[in-house]
Parts: sequence; C-alpha cells; structure tokens
Amino acid sequence: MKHKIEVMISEQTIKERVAQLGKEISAHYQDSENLVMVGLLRGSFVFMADLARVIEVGHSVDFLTASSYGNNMESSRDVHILKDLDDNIEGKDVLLVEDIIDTGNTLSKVLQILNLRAPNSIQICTLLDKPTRREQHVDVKWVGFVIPDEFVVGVGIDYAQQYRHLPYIGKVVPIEEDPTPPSAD
Ligand SMILES: O=P(O)(O)OC[C@H]1O[C@H](OP(=O)(O)OP(=O)(O)O)[C@H](O)[C@@H]1O
Ligand code: HPA
Repeated sequence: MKHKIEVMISEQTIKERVAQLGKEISAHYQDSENLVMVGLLRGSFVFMADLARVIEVGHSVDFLTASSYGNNMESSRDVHILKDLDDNIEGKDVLLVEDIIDTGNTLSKVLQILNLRAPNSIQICTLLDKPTRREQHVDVKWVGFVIPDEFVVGVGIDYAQQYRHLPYIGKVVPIEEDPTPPSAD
C-alpha cells in the first residue's frame, strides 16, 4: 500500500510525558526492593530504554516477545510467546512495558501467563492506548497518550517492520493510486 507518515505526537511532547511517567512510577515503587521492568518486544524497546532512564528506583530489566500482528495491520488474535523471560519473576514487582495497547489481546494473554508465576505485583505502563479498539479488558496503570483509532508508527512501533526508528509518533495515511492511465499524447 502506498502511504505517507503524518506526525501525530512530537518528539518533545513524548519526552515531557515520559519524564512525568518516570516521576509517577518512581513514587509508586519507592519502597520496592525487587522491581523488574519487563518489555514486550519488539515494539517496546525504545520506550523501555527511555522509561528505564527516568525511573529513579533500582530495577532489573527483562524482555518477552509475544507477537500477534506479524507484518499485518490486523491482529491475528492468536498471541504466541516467541521468546520467554530470562529470569524468574516469583515474588517480584513486575512493571510490564508496552508501546501500544489496541485490541488488548496481546497483553491479556501475557498477563495470564505471567500471573501464573506468582509475582508480588504486576502493573502495566503503555506509551499509547487506543481504547476504542479494545476486545479484551486490561487494567492499565499508566498511559502515556490516549490516541484515536489510527494505525501509528514510530518510537519502536512498526508498519511491516519499518519506521520503528522514528523519534515521533506518526500516523500511516494511505495515498490513493491514480486510476487514470497516463494519456498516449
Ligand atoms: O492490543 P493488541 O491488539 O494485541 O496490539 C498491541 C500489540 O501489537 C504490537 O505488537 P506486534 O504483534 O505488532 O509485534 P511487535 O511488538 O514486534 O511490533 C504492539 O507492540 C503490541 O504488543
Ligand atoms: O497502530 C498500530 N501500529 C502498529 N502496530 C500496532 N499494533 C497494534 N496497533 C498498532
């Protein structure tokens, strides 16, 4: 599909919001001695790195890969764990870090799996939330930005594995192909 990217949330706005989230999360976990940030790959890698650097409470980091979209714009609803955590989370305070919550299928499956491992607590922080698309309810403690139902990219989020490097959130806008063939004269 031919498309262009339009800026939806600027780099500066994201930076300021991440700093606020860092303060709120640090206050929440100020007494925790076993905080682990768990990033869902691949999308969360940029937000995870930004957030980890503004959380003032000591913590470890771990990553899990669960994929449902593949290279498509539609969720397959068939969420697979492709790479599990490296460490045990029993008794730990888990902060699950997501780039975007859309249908909620990915996180609800991941939560089901992680809750079976007896963590002390699990909370979710997502950079973006598209609540109008929700199919599965998930309790989200911290949301960077609530966005409308648009397909977005940037800050780790992809379209067909592209655009993850963009420092802003952009919206994917289809470009109409011209149906008229070029004239012969
Ligand atoms: O709420 P949902 O409808 O489940 O959608 C959200 C998930 O979709 C994206 O992952 P994707 O499967 O595209 O993999 P990625 O992280 O590698 O981009 C995104 O990173 C979230 O994990
Ligand atoms: O808007 C989106 N963009 C990219 N990946 C996604 N996965 C769920 N929603 C989105």
